[in-house]
Amino acid sequence: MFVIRLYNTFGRKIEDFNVENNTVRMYVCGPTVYDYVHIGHGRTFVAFDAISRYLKLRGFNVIRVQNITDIDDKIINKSKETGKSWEEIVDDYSRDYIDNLNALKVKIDLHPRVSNHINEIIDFIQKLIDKGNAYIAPSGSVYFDVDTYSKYGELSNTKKEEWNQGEEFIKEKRHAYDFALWKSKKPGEPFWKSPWGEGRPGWHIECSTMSTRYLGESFDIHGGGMDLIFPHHENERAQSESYTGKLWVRYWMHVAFLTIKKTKMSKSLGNIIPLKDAIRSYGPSVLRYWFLSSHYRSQVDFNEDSLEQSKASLNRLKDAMSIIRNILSEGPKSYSTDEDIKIQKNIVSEIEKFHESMSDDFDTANALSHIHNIASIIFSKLENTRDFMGASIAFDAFRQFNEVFGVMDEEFSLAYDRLSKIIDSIVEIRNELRAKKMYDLSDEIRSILENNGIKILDSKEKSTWRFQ
Ligand SMILES: Nc1ncnc2c1ncn2[C@@H]1O[C@H](COP(=O)(O)OP(=O)(O)OP(=O)(O)O)[C@@H](O)[C@H]1O
Ligand SMILES: [Zn+2]
Repeated sequence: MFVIRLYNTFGRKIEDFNVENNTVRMYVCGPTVYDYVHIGHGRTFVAFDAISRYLKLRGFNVIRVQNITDIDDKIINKSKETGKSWEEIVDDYSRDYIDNLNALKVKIDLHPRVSNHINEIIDFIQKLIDKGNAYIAPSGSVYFDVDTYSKYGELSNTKKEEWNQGEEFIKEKRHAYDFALWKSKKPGEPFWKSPWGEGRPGWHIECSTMSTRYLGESFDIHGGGMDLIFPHHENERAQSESYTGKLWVRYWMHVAFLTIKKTKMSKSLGNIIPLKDAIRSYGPSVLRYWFLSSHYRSQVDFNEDSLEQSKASLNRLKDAMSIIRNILSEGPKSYSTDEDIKIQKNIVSEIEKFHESMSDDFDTANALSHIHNIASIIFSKLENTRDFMGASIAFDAFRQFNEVFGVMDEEFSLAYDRLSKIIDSIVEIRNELRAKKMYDLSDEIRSILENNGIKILDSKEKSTWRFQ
């Protein structure tokens, strides 16, 4: 099987992927919960989902942690604007986030929240102070002294002149590029007690503390959108490596933006399409398909036509699956022709290319094109030759594809066989009604099935069906 290679933002080059003990520890920065999660978030979360599903398909254990930022200036501002408490805001939007992850079938093993880890964050900051990497300012805020970490700027490939953190309290910092670990309390803001007075954690420290707590002092993949490379991930790295003195993250992976009218989709810019609305309009499978139809490192602009196209392409794969099912229901034959053997080899070669693409920096776009090549073989050849062995190979190819893409789960569910037998019988009865020209009744059966997500595919001889 192909060696998995991926683009490491650190060093900006493609590298072989290696982990210890076959277990991949992955941390992805989750949302700040002060508004609805949008399809830009969806893209990043589904991209890492496909990566972890592929790693599982290749036999790795994958542990995924994705945090919820539930303390932040933006949450406090939203609370001031709306008159709601910050807890209420955080509750509402965390629920929206989790519901949408579930709807999109993105599996996360732990969703740590900042507000549950204040003690751990305080201990982390104290250790940085003790080691001389952080200092307490007169206000009671604590800052990271960037000059104490000589590797600063390596991850983002930036120079000192570019390090302005745009932080408040500029006067009390040793350098403009130092960043806050702990922010002293301001009137009307949520706060916690600490050795340096009342206050709250800065943004970057939460990810260093929670990822290290749950994944260890060194872990494998750290990811997020490209906006996070600087300053967020640069700062996280400085904190964590100063804390442990060890290499913190082996592979840094960043997803390109989902844009709308060529501008990054972002809560703070107010140009979002909430995930819940997109899921309602297109369904989770079409959305996932659309996200994964481009490589995670290329920017994608939102466009309704391309979503419609994804829907049609996904239906093409479902049509192909329905033909496979039909051929399989006819049972094995006792002889394969030379043509059958040639087709079988072509399908095997396409599924190999699927793996080759996925192993090449998780190129889902290319991988998808090979699944469509299998669909073309099914339409142009297998549908006529009706070779059982070819259909079995194609079935397994689609199963592997679905394990990574998660867009045809109905077709592979445990209940499928039982359900499909029932639908087969209904469609058979409808075929008999059509043969007897009882069209009113057959149309009614069609509409009942279609209202329940089952599409009838009529042909001259015999109708078949597939899930919509
Ligand atoms: N348009 C986008 N495309 C791809 N990934 C995104 C996009 N917006 C956010 N992300 C990613 O989603 C995760 C959560 O992001 P965050 O809550 O900071 O979102 P945001 O909408 O950019 O918010 P804000 O405008 O408040 O910064 C991060 O990993 C971030 O990089
Ligand atoms: Zn983070």
